[in-house]
Amino acid sequence: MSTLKVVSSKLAAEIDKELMGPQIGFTLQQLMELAGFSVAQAVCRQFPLRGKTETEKGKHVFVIAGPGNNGGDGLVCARHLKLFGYNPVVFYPKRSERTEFYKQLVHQLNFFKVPVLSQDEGNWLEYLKPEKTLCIVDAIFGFSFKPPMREPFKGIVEELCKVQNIIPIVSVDVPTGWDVDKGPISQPSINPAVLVSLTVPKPCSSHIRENQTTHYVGGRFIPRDFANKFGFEPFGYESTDQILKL
Ligand SMILES: NC(=O)C1=CN([C@@H]2O[C@H](COP(=O)(O)OP(=O)(O)OC[C@H]3O[C@@H](n4cnc5c(N)ncnc54)[C@H](OP(=O)(O)O)[C@@H]3O)[C@@H](O)[C@H]2O)[C@H](O)CC1
Ligand SMILES: [K+]
Repeated sequence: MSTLKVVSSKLAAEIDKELMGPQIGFTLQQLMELAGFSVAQAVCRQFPLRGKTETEKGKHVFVIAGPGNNGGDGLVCARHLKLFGYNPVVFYPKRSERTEFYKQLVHQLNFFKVPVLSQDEGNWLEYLKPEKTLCIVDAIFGFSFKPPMREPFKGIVEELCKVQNIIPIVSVDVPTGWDVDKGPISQPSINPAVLVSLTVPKPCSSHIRENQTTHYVGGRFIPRDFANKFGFEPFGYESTDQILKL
């Protein structure tokens, strides 16, 4: 068990800015690849396929991707899950128009034969059935969510809230509907079974349910001296792990 470290949203934004600034020069795509990879590892750690029946192995990991970078993490996660032997299905109701890169992520999912559903494909609710779904990956909104939640996401999150006690939800970085600093301030908002904080947990993570939500940190891309410069010790990841259970 390690000591929980949390940084404010302001500091998290400064860390990102510097990582992607001219001195260090990471691209968003690189960080997103590592972020999505770590979320896929968390799914594997939490829901291992080893020893499971073929029926269990065939269940879907239902990844819901939002319109921003949190959604991008979800698209990357789905690709890695497919390689890890899972059966991901992506619901991508509002596709990012920010860059060509998002289209490429969808092309890659097509290449891996991962279904990507649109909002007009009314059958997405079919996937919210415990007998068909291993877990849901909530990659709708991350640290840039500002309430109130607009459609189509409000309706989607309301449906997720109906099933979250029977199908476990894995939230990426910030549970959808939560303010990055203040936590679950808006209705509807997700109550995850698993939270994967990226780089460093944000203040909202102190609102997760004790003994009910499993908390991982992922997005392993910070060397010690850089972490120290921002006032925290790096996390004690083991070996080649991309996640650490807190
Ligand atoms: N270093 C890292 O930790 C990395 C983290 N990454 C991930 O990126 C997200 C933050 O991504 P960002 O694109 O800044 O924001 P979000 O994905 O959280 O959300 C922005 C989109 O959401 C829309 N939005 C916001 N509020 C609402 C609302 N109330 N209703 C509907 N839609 C909303 C917003 O639309 P606007 O029209 O308002 O602009 C955006 O489309 C972080 O949490 C990590 O998951 C990266 O992968 C890099 C590494
Ligand atoms: K999320």
